[in-house]
Amino acid sequence: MIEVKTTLKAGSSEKLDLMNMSPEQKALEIKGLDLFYGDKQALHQVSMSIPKNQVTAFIGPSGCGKSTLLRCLNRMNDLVDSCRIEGEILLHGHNIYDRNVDVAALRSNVGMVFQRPNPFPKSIYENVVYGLRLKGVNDRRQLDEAVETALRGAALWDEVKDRLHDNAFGLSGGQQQRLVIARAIAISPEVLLLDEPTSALDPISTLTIEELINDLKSQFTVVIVTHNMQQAARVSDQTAFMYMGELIEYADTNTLFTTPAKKKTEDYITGRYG
Ligand SMILES: Nc1ncnc2c1ncn2[C@@H]1O[C@H](COP(=O)(O)OP(=O)(O)OP(=O)(O)O)[C@@H](O)[C@H]1O
Repeated sequence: MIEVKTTLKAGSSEKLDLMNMSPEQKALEIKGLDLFYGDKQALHQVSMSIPKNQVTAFIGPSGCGKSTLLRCLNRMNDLVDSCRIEGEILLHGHNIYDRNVDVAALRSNVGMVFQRPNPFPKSIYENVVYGLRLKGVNDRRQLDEAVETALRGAALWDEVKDRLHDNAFGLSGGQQQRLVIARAIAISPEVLLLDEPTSALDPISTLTIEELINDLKSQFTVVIVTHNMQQAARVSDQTAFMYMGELIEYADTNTLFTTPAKKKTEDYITGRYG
């Protein structure tokens, strides 16, 4: 078993009964999700609820479907021609795959941060206000306030407040990733999806982002895909272990890493495969 002392946070929230959450406790509910890339089925009957204002991690060996499942949560897989989805994902009780859903609005409410930092070739300031400008916000004072709030929220303000109009490419990789998080939170999403957000970063930047993730959950629901079990143990409240497109086990993180219910989970966390 891996060392999970770091997850036993002082004052951590009470254990949720993940199978019996009230509608108010759920940020998203995945029901009977099957996903196919062409003829190949990549997700099999995945059902789980993602609690609000908590950090949920998806772990599992390469190719098990973690990123695919994450991308379903804001319909990123719509961009893959061969992709077909059956089942439902409910947000506020409505299926995000319904035909009348405004996908752009969904993606601003369920924001996403990728593995490699992807700031736009613009100033730090313009990166943060990008989504607000798209929504038609142009009032200077409102934008200035949003920039400060988002950069503070992403633990970047102190490092960049004197160079807001410099190009974002002048920031380090770790700073760029926090800038991308600031860009995502500037438009006040409910959910933040993080797809291996630290895999391109050095250990110090990784630690900064992990601390940030812990802070973000007071305002946002966070779902993170990570290859790194220690990271899942450090940052998440609950963990979903996936294997070959199936959700094998979903439990609070301490339980999953210390007393897993399934043999496959135990084999994975003890390093027998993956
Ligand atoms: N765009 C795509 N077209 C076809 N098949 C895909 C596509 N994206 C993923 N797959 C396949 O779906 C399965 C799940 O991939 P996915 O990237 O979700 O796994 P993962 O667990 O996130 O893996 P990794 O940890 O290596 O990123 C794999 O077999 C993969 O080859």
